[in-house]
Amino acid sequence: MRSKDKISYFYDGDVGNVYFGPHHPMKPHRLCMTHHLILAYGLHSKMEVYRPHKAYPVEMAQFHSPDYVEFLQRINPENMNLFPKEDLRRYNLGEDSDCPIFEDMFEFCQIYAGGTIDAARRLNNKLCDIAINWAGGLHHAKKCDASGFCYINDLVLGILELLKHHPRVLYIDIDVHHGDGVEEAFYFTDRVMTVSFHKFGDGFFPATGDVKEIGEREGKFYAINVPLKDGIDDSSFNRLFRTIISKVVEVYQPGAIVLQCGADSLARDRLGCFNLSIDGHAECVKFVKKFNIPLLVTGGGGYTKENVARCWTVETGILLDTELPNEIPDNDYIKYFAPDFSLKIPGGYIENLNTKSYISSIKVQILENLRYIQH
Ligand SMILES: CN1CC(C(=O)N[C@@H](CCCCCC(O)(O)c2ccon2)c2nc(-c3ccccc3F)c[nH]2)C1
Ligand SMILES: [Zn+2]
Repeated sequence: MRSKDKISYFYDGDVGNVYFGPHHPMKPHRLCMTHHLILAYGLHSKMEVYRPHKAYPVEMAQFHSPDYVEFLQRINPENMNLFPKEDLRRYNLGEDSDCPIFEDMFEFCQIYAGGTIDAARRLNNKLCDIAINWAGGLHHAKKCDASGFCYINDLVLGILELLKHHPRVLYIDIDVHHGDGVEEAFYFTDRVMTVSFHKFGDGFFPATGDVKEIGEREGKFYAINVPLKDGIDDSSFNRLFRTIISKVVEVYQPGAIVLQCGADSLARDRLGCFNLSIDGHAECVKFVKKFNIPLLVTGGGGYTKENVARCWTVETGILLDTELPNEIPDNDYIKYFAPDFSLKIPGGYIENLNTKSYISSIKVQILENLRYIQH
């Protein structure tokens, strides 16, 4: 057994107090629950725990347009009515939208983006093998506008940081929604290979990510999309994941890997439509870790917050090669884990519309495309 991986973990206690609004499904409080569960299992004593720096506007502008960053910095619930409506529309922000303007919104962006940037820097300086930022993974944010609960794309910023030290970076996304912001940012380059597994069809947000979206110009064949139907289960997902990712790592030979672990692909997620168990979801993390390639792990979606906390705690344990007892230890949020107080979650009940022939045809198309690249 290889010596255990050295792990850096980034967390800022303020991130859990942020509130998107009364009817909004995104609840950063899930991050606070995750952190307390990690503490309850004593996992913090096995890794280096850091409070990340707050990303500076100039760091955000490495990807985002300066006018968009400045707008995010200036607007707040008190002054938003002083801004022209078309500015709010232009940046896809505001009332009753996916991307509301809430108290301390910019500080929230600074914290989660700072965590992913710091994680990338620690990996670049070889001060750890794996770096974790569960607050990060906001994969929909675009250069000039917010999208799908995402304002600043921390993943693009972290990948840009890693590209300073690695010729090739692999991005993998297991959120139930297509990782469109990261794919778009690197669609025309072969320096980043993006691989997203997500629900596609029925107009499911963001409605991009068909298997035929493969990148363009220098980036042709360096974007991979695995479009799935409702109800996929552990065995189908894990078989597809291992087949595709092992071939990608073999042919692309990345110097670093970024893994977005959106937990809305779990069974019974409020916005999701898959049937993955936590073990099935975590199996992806275990598989990627085994390549022993510098690894940056982030969160993402996840709307049944007690299951998000369970999932990311189990995955922290896996990254630490530490088995966790199924019985959840006492902690400040123990009541959220009633009545079973178990790390396991009930199975999904959505009919699996992914037939064997559908899965096989997606796999064949992707493996065909991979024959065009060799490093
Ligand atoms: C203009 N129309 C586009 C439409 C739309 O269906 N948006 C998605 C957005 C889903 C975002 C998912 C984010 C994510 O899980 O991928 C994530 C979050 C952080 O990192 N990744 C969505 N919004 C909601 C929603 C929004 C406000 C209130 C209730 C809702 F259900 C559910 N699903 C609205
Ligand atoms: Zn999602």
